[in-house]
Amino acid sequence: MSSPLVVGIAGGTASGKTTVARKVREALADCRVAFIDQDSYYRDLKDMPLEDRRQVNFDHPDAFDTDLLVHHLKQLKSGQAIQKPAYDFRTSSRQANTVLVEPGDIILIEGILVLHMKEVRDQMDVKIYVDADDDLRILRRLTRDIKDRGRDFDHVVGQYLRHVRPMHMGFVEPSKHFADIIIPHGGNNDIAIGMLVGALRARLAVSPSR
Ligand SMILES: Nc1ncnc2c1ncn2[C@@H]1O[C@H](COP(=O)(O)OP(=O)(O)O)[C@@H](O)[C@H]1O
Ligand SMILES: O=c1ccn([C@@H]2O[C@H](COP(=O)(O)O)[C@@H](O)[C@H]2O)c(=O)[nH]1
Repeated sequence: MSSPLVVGIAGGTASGKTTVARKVREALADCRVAFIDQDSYYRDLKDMPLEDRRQVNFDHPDAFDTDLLVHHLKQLKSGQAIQKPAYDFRTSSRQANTVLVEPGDIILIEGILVLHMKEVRDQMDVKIYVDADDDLRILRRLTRDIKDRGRDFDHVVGQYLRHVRPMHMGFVEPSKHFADIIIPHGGNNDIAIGMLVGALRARLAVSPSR
């Protein structure tokens, strides 16, 4: 039996990675797709006061428990289910519950730094980078973080200038060079997403035992 097809989806914050991953999953609803998001693997900061947590650089590779992420990826590749951590952006801490992820014929892994991290990248068969203009990304992030992630305007702007932008330029954007496919216009690009889905179906068809 061949191992699952591992598809990495990277890109800047609010570029549309989650949207692309969701559309790929919907288009492959007849296949077994396992999905993991790098955000779930942020280190648990529950022992740090909330005010201090707010100052952490969440855009640096060290913010993630990459050992656990790679361990889980390898488990899924070997056909084992995992218990994925669940992350609460409002409190920047892990939730008490975990989420069962069953193995699949395709493993989708999505996150800002999945192409930057060699140990994660080396597990991938197909590498995608989702691109979107910086002005659109910051506007989407501002809206999302205030509406969904419990932040206020000043916090989002301060974090963006202090951490998000420099880490994007230092780690995320350069990781585009590892991509097999760059999807412009983020999650809006149904033509590119359709082509990706077609290519994944073709890869599955040549290995029917997946
Ligand atoms: N094409 C778009 N137009 C407007 N808003 C969008 C678009 N794509 C995504 N969004 C919004 O932007 C935010 C980030 O999108 P998401 O797909 O979660 O990006 P990422 O996973 O890269 O952070 C979400 O609130 C989403 O609803
Ligand atoms: O506690 C946290 C953890 C992360 N962030 C920010 O999240 C983004 C990554 O998520 P996307 O969905 O890809 O935007 C990253 O830029 C971190 O700054 C946070 O604000 N708080």
